[in-house]
Amino acid sequence: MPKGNILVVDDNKSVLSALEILLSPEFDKVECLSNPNLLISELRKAPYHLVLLDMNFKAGVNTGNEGIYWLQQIKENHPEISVVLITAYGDVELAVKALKSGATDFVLKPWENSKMLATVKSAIQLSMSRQEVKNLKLREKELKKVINQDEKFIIGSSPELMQVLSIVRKVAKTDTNILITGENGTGKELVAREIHRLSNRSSEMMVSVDMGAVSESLFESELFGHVKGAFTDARENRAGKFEVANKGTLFLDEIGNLSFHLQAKLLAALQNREITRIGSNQPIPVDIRLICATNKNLSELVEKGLFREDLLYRINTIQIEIPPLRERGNDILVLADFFLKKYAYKYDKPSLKFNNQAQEKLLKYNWPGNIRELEHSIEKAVILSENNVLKADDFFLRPVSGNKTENDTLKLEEMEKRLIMLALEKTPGNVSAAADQLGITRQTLYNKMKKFGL
Ligand SMILES: Nc1ncnc2c1ncn2[C@@H]1O[C@H](COP(=O)(O)OP(=O)(O)OP(=O)(O)O)[C@@H](O)[C@H]1O
Repeated sequence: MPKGNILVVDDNKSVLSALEILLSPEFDKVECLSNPNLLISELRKAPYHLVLLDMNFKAGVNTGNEGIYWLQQIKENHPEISVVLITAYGDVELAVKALKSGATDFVLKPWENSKMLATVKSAIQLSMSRQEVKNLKLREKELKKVINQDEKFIIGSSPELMQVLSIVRKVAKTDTNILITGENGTGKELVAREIHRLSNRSSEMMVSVDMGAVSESLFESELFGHVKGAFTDARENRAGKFEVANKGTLFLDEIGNLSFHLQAKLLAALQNREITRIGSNQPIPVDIRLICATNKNLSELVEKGLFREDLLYRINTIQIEIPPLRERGNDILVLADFFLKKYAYKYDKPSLKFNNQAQEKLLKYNWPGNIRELEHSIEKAVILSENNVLKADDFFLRPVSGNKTENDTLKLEEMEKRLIMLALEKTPGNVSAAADQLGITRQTLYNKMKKFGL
């Protein structure tokens, strides 16, 4: 445990040596200065915890002003260092003035050794705590930077995406509640992060809560926190996400999954701008910007009595609908190129390229899982690729159910092609046997092989 570093500043040499003798055995470092003009440069040289400072330096002057001047200099340059003032004049007014200017304590000459030691120890303790708080704040700031780091870019230039981004830019600086809707994997969270990044709250945290992943019983404590003993597992006080997001942005994903009972709690928190930890009756004010996201139609849930209408009105001051990937035209290829570069680099296959058929296949598919599915498909294809070209066959896209569309036809053809390839593999060189297996004539099989370029 460090015991602390002390700088003693007094123009009286006998005071300096008396303090050096008293303090040196008790602390890590005791440095003495008789000239206060060297004080600030000395503080830059080593990490001090305490300055023991004389109030009057010039002979015959005892207004204490020089001591106050140096005290202010220390506090301005090193606010975490404690300053204890020493004076022979027991002037209460001067003591009050010094304390108001930031002195930690005041000692009268001649001092009692035990009292001096006790004062010095507690002043050093205070300085160490201040230093710890300062370090923690710095760490917190760094952590916030890392957490908010925008390493994910919004890729695309389609008019549909541009429209979304134009709304994002308009609303980001305001504090309005925003509801982001859209299918899974369309980039709702990415857009929420962009709003936070462009907002006046960007130096604070964006805290995300996935309502789909939090169980009903844990949800309340997750969002509002609890005090020790509030329930069996509450072994210590814990802040909820609302408190952690204070001054920043709270992102509630899958808001449509919130139970009716908890919707009321959320509404109350939003209306009152305060929360109460479970087990406490002390309301805590919170200042958050709320962004919610859902892939459900909340108006339909309201009609079915599953979502509170008043909560919907509170969270959807601005609604941003993110278009599905299949409606973003060429963005599919722009994103595909982006993910290809990313994974080609990751898996050390730098010269991988799509051929035209592969691009066509990606363009025609209807991407029910949107950008997330596109990214995964490309990662898989990159991993499995055996040469420098990614072909249509390298993408195993899942069949889509529902009404038959152009894309579904493509899927059916894809499946047909795969079945044919499988049959041909099982009966090498024997087209008749493959046709038998498939339940079609030899000629039909030839026609299909031609069509699929097999
Ligand atoms: N325009 C884009 N450019 C680059 N990456 C994107 C884009 N849109 C989405 N992504 C990426 O796709 C993935 C899914 O995005 P995100 O999680 O934001 O979607 P979501 O709509 O919130 O999904 P869910 O509804 O499943 O929660 C993420 O890895 C995200 O970085």
